[in-house]
Amino acid sequence: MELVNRVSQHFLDSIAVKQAAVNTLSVPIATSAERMVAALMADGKILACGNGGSAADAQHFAAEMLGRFEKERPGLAAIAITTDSSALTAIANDYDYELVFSKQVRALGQPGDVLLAISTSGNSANVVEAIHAAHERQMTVIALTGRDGGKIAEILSGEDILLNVDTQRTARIQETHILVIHCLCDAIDYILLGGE
Ligand SMILES: O=C(CO)[C@@H](O)[C@H](O)[C@H](O)[C@H](O)COP(=O)(O)O
Ligand SMILES: [Zn+2]
Repeated sequence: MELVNRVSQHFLDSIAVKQAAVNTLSVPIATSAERMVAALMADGKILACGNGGSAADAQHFAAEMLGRFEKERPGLAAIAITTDSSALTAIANDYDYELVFSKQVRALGQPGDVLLAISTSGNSANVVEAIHAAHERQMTVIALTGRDGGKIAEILSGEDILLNVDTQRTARIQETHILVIHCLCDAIDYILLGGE
């Protein structure tokens, strides 16, 4: 029973974090989707990055853009820069792990593109470097963070959008991040295709 209560508590805690985010995140998520669509309609693309579970989230987002979310549509230009083990190991080995995303952003990013930067602490150095690189490339940054937003919240420009999940526990932040990602996918499809 103790174990069952523990499991139940995870559900209740996750629901509470998401409930609190309804008011803080709905407007900036909608704005983020509009910015992403504007970039895609101008022949731009979305680059996505993060570490660990957030790397998985970056890949999850890119897969739903490139393939599909819930509706049939042409693929949309998104690349998770967390997946090429040759590029990642070469950059980490020859330079520094801090540069694994920023080198790719500088190589692939164009003005008007979007960087989806994901970090639960807001402090991962390679994500921070990717944001600096995106600014150099005149890209918009949409940052998915947690806790107090960390360093990422401090370095965003006025044009960027911070989607911060204001809670301490990494798992709860990640669970809300994946909800945000699905909201973005749904909003992008709604803007492009209309519907219910
Ligand atoms: O998924 C988890 C924990 O739930 C881990 O893999 C977690 O993503 C990793 O520790 C990351 O390195 C944490 O980085 P960040 O979210 O603070 O940027
Ligand atoms: Zn996790």
